[in-house]
Amino acid sequence: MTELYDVAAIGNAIVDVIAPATDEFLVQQGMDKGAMMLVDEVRSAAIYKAMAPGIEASGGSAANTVGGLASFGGRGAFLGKVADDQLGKVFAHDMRAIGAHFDTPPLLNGKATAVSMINVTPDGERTMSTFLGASTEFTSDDIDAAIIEAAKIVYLEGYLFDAEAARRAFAKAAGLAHGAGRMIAITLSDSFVVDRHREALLGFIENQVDLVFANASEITSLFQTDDFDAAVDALRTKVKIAAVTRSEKGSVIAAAGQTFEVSAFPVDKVMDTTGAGDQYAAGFMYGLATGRPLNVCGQLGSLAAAEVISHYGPRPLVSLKDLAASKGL
Ligand SMILES: OC[C@H]1O[C@H](O)[C@H](O)[C@@H]1O
Repeated sequence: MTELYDVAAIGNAIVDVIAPATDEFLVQQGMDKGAMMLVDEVRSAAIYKAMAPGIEASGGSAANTVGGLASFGGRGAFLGKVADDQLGKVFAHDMRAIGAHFDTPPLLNGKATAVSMINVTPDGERTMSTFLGASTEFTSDDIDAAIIEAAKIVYLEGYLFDAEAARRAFAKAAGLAHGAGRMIAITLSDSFVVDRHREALLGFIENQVDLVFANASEITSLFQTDDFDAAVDALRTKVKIAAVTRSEKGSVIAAAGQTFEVSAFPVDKVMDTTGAGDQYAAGFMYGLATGRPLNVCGQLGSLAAAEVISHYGPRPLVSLKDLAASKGL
């Protein structure tokens, strides 16, 4: 089948509310700094009421990655569930406006579109309180085989492991992708997600996944060790490529007996780390889809991550294609 997309991504379709907050605010609200906590609609509204003025922007981890990919000039598709409400329309508009394919039918007469209340402390760290709403109604029926089979890379968001129906959808997508000879990638998303679903994630990775994205806390949680290098070595035995980010220390890419250490791009001031891992994955997969060597894939990832953390919001504000060209990438 013709490859119509570089990446087809499956994830939670979320709109973000992002505002500055103090560390004291996080303590008062009982939030785990740097984590993603699931909240119900009532709690979400209460957090919103307590937050400082901020911005609203389409988010969702895998959707942000498709946004970054499109900014590099890549061809992306996104599969995820919004409701038939105003935020759902905003999310769908933003996805299509960047040139990505998005046609998962919205949820009718059900829960509202997912929102994530994101509090950003002065050090740039983001703490997310997410009401999943309609996004948990994504099921196997929403897997469009024609899209999955036409993508070079099928990219799955680990956050979806919290929803049983979405996990079955993953399995269906993985079967279709492998049947069509496509690559399967997953992001581990959050160390608490890894903690909740360690065995299921490990099984899925071993049996289905070619490329894993993770950060240091996620990978050490996956293998229940404090030793970063040991965790990378454990992961490399299970997949073709492991791309592990380490904030300002850059990233480590492990593949077939080779290891590349890639530096982070310098940033004057870290404003908001929301979407850093998502944009790293965007750059990395854009590089992979366009045939770049693994270390260059890592550099493209680092560049996109540096851009997104230098401003509020989870998606790039400049053309990543132009930015990469200006750096000779
Ligand atoms: O990775 C950041 C994203 O995770 C959450 O899903 C938020 O929507 C945010 O945009």
